Amino acid sequence: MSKLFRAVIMGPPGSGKGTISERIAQSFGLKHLSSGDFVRENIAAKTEAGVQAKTYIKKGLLVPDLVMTRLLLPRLEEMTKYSWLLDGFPRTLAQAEALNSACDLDVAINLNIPLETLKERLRHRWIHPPSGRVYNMCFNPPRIQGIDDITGEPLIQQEDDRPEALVARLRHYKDVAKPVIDFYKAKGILYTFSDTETDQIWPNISTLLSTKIPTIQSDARCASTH
Ligand SMILES: Nc1ncnc2c1ncn2[C@@H]1O[C@H](COP(=O)(O)OP(=O)(O)OP(=O)(O)O)[C@@H](O)[C@H]1O
Ligand SMILES: Nc1nc2c(ncn2[C@H]2C[C@H](O)[C@@H](COP(=O)(O)OP(=O)(O)O)O2)c(=O)[nH]1
Repeated sequence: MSKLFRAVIMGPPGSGKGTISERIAQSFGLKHLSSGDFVRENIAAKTEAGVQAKTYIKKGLLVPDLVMTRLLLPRLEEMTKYSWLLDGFPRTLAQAEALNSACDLDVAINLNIPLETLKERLRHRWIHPPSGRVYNMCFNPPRIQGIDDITGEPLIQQEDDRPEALVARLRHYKDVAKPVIDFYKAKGILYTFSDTETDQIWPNISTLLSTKIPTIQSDARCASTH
């Protein structure tokens, strides 16, 4: 019997979590679970957790741990039959501990990207808020500038992707993520990838996962949710 595979991907804003998660999902047939997508779905469905989350997001804050775990852990319970990769969670040690109580992880991928690279990327990042689709005007531009490929709706640039807000955001990320990184290091499942380009990092991640996911059976595989 093959075992299901469970991984998380961590990294500062703009480090390529979403981009790399999509590649992993496509190449290895895992479900790509994005905490940001879960939050947006809950907001759209006006669930209790969604209504609470919205008040924080409107202020540009992280959603509190308790609200976040209440929103996310039931979704993971629906995934017991699948291998998955979780993107955007955990962001804090409390979240990592809650996740640890719910399931055993095989791998924690940590993206370590220089600050200047992050600033440059996020300066060019445009998003389609209703879907969470992300574009970069240089790396993966939309077909028509400023317009979402799928819906034809306008793209926006997030306030907190602007260079002035970014430095504070990255400092905050480092403070909060450090204990999470140490937590996974102590468990022996942390794999850190450092480079300025996703295309350089990707072959190394792919090689790692090829050794870790050799026996996933076809019934445990599934397409990405995106
Ligand atoms: N694990 C989490 N803990 C707390 N808040 C979260 C978490 N995941 C998502 N959120 C909330 O949902 C919002 C959207 O999340 P999402 O990951 O899509 O975007 P983001 O914060 O712009 O991340 P990044 O810039 O790293 O891509 C976040 O800004 C945050 O308020
Ligand atoms: N120039 C350049 N841009 C990249 C690279 N990898 C990802 N990007 C772009 C896509 C996005 O616009 C932005 C951030 O990527 P993302 O996948 O949304 O990151 P994350 O915030 O989910 O961690 O950077 C890359 O390797 N080079």
